[in-house]
Amino acid sequence: MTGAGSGGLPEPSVFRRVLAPGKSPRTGAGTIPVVLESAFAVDAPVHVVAAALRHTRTVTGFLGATAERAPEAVGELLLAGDRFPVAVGAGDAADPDDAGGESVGVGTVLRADETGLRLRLDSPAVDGSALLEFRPEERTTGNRSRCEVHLAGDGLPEWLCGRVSACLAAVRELVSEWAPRPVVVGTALVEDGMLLAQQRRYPAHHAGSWELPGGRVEPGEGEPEAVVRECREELATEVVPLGRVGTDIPLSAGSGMSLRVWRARLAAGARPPVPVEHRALRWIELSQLVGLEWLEADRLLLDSLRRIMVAESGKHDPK
Ligand SMILES: Nc1nc2c([nH]c(=O)n2[C@H]2C[C@H](O)[C@@H](COP(=O)(O)OP(=O)(O)OP(=O)(O)O)O2)c(=O)[nH]1
Repeated sequence: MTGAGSGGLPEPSVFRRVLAPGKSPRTGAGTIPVVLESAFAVDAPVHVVAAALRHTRTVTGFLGATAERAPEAVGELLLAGDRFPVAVGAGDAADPDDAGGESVGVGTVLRADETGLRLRLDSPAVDGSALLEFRPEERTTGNRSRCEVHLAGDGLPEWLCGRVSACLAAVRELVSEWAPRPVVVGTALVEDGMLLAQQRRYPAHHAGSWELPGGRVEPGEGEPEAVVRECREELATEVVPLGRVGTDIPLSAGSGMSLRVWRARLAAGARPPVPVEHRALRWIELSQLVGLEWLEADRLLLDSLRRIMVAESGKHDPK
C-alpha cells in the first residue's frame, strides 16, 4: 500500500494506477481497468471512520451517482448483501445527483463492518466485475487515536476514481460530525458461544424489542467503566470488558448519539445475570440471532456479533 501523506485527501492523481500483471486494457466506454492502491489519514478513531465508510446515502450517492434509482439497501448503514444501482460514465464526481453515463450497473456490498467496506461493481461497461475496498486501520500515538484508510481496487473503470475521491471527502465530513457525539455503550456478553439479549419494557415504541445491556456514558466516565456500571444496574452482575465490537451505529436522527458495543465476559465468581429493569433476558444461540426482534440499530451489528459468537464457540459458522 502507498501512503498518501498526512491527512491529505487522495485526489485521483495520487492513486497509484497499475495495470494488474497479465491483464490488458479493456476497451469500450472509456474503461481502463485500474489497480488502485492508496491510503489517507483521518483524525478520528477507527470505529467512527468505519461507520462513516458504510453510510448508505454517502456511498450509494457518490459511487452510484444516480439520483433516480433508489438503492435496495434500506438501512442507514450498508450491510453485506445490499445492492445499489450505479450509473456508468464520467458525470460530475462532486455531485451525487449528476449521474454521468446512461448505462446502469449494480454495486453489491460484500462486507460492511469494522474491518471495512468491500464492494463489487458489475456492469457490461466494465467487462465483468470490478472490486473496491476501503480498509480502516487504527494508529495510536500516546492517547491520540487516528485512522488510516487503505484503498484497494481491481479492474476499476477510470471514471470511478473521481467518484471514490468525492466519496472520501464526504466520509471525512461525516466523521467530523459523528466523532464528538455522546456514546451509548452496549455490552456483547458472550458465554459458551451464546449472547445475552434483554427485552425492553419501555418506552412504548421500544417495548418488546431486544437489545444489548448498556446505556449512556456519564460525563467523566470511561466506556469500559460505563459497561461495568450498566451491567451492575441492569443485570445485577459483574462483567469484564474485553474490547470494542463492530462499527459505531448512529442512533435515530433526534437522539444525536452513537451506539458503541463492547465485548465482555462474566467476571470470575459473578452471579448469573437477572433482568432488573427489563422484561426478560435470553441467552441467544447463533441460530436464533437473526430471528430475534432486535432494535433497528442492533440489527446493523449482527454480522459482527455473529463473528464473536462463532469465535467463542469454536464452531464453524453455518451461515
Ligand atoms: N442500552 C442500549 N441502548 C440501545 C441499544 N440499541 C439502541 O438503539 N439503543 C438506544 C435506546 C435508547 O434510545 C438509547 C439508550 O437508552 P438507555 O435507556 O439504555 O440508556 P440509559 O440507561 O443511559 O438511560 P436511562 O434509562 O437511565 O434514562 O440507545 C442497545 O443495544 N442497548
